[in-house]
Amino acid sequence: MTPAARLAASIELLSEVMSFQRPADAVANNFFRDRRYIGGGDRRAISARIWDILRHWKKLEWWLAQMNVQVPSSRLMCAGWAVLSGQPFEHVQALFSGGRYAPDALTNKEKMILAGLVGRTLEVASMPRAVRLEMPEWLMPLLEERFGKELEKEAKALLQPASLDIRVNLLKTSCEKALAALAEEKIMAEKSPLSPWGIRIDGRISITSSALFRSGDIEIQDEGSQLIALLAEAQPGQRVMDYCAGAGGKTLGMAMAMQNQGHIVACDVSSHRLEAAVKRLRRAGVHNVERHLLVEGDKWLKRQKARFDRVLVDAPCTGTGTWRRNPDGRLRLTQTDLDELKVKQRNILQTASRLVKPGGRLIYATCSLLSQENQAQVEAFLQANPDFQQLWLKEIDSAQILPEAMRQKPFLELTPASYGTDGFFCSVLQRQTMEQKDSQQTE
Ligand SMILES: C[S@@+](CC[C@H](N)C(=O)[O-])C[C@H]1O[C@@H](n2cnc3c(N)ncnc32)[C@H](O)[C@@H]1O
Repeated sequence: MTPAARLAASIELLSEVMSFQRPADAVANNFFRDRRYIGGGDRRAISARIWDILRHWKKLEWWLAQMNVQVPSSRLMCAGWAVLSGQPFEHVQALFSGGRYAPDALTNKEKMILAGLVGRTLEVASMPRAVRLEMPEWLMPLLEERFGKELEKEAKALLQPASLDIRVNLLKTSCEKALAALAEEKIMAEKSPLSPWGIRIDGRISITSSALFRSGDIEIQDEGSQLIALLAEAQPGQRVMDYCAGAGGKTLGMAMAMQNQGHIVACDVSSHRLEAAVKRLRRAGVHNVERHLLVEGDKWLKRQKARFDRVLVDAPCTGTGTWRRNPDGRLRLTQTDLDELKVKQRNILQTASRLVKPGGRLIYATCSLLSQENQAQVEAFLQANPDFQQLWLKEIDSAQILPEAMRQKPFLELTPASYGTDGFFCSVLQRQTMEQKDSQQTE
């Protein structure tokens, strides 16, 4: 594609994304599926542009509002981003040539607006803090409470593109062999800093077309997500429930830790997500997983009381920790969403806790940065359920490979600024054994 054709496609894609009804990655997947003629390189370039615009959305809107544009078009967002990123105005104007496959020529009004942006930078000190940090205004007090003086650093880290992390499938290979195989495919990679199963890849490449991915030797998974599967400490022969399994990211990690021995039930309320797990499980050579679609008043679930050694609740959440990958998440999230999610998380945690055997563990995880979805949920749960207690990371064998500072905490808390991962929270809660319960009752 010519640069002008890429720009035209970007404008078209952005106009679909900016209704913010659906996640941008889902919109982009559909867009490219309907336009198979757009090749891999063009697709990556168009997506990179759109993601960068989404990362700077509030600042762009702010600048256009200074030019009296209250409802910017996707054309102005794309062109404004280019000018504010330092591309020469004449160059941008030339791309709007009106030629075949190119965007229509800029109108006089558009030219005037864009000329007003020449020589400006995307960020200026006079912008409101929420705009500068690209955060929803209503979320600022919660983030200030959570991060205090670290907020600027955290917010900036959340604006950087995420690394490409993969988990090596130890059912099929080892990290050393996977690194060597990637090198043979001319893919630069290194062991990831925290996860014993992780590899971090240099640059943006399409790893899904590599031989190693297709053979199931590796799986795409953020390092933080790998650590949650690690902390679940699922062991060979155990009965494990992945209560919010989705497309099976953490199920796969736990199946590997269990060496394919024992039994995992992967549950979810979404049939299409559970369905998406099938291909991944098969590719990974995992065969100890049963899938179960949860339904209203689920009778099967009622029969599973106290039957599991491990119950992982990877709860639906605001996803604030993944905004490096999903920058549009910040533009779609509302206070009502957060309020509804908190209720949902509380209910899921309570229901899932009934499945844990005495002496078994309930693992609560989110990819949220907000205390309201994390510690606060755990604290409320522990208050209402005194037969569970929180294990500190230093009490969990699998956590002993983590840095000392991390292990001295009652839970795992990862942020992009602190560890270069997505934002994650994980707390491990152990249910009393029968003996502990009896001795407590006789005291
Ligand atoms: C954070 S995602 C899970 C991601 C998945 N564990 C992984 O590692 O790929 C949360 C999941 O919770 C599911 N969910 C939402 N409400 C639920 C409920 N009431 N019970 C069980 N799962 C639910 C969603 O469909 C979604 O797949």
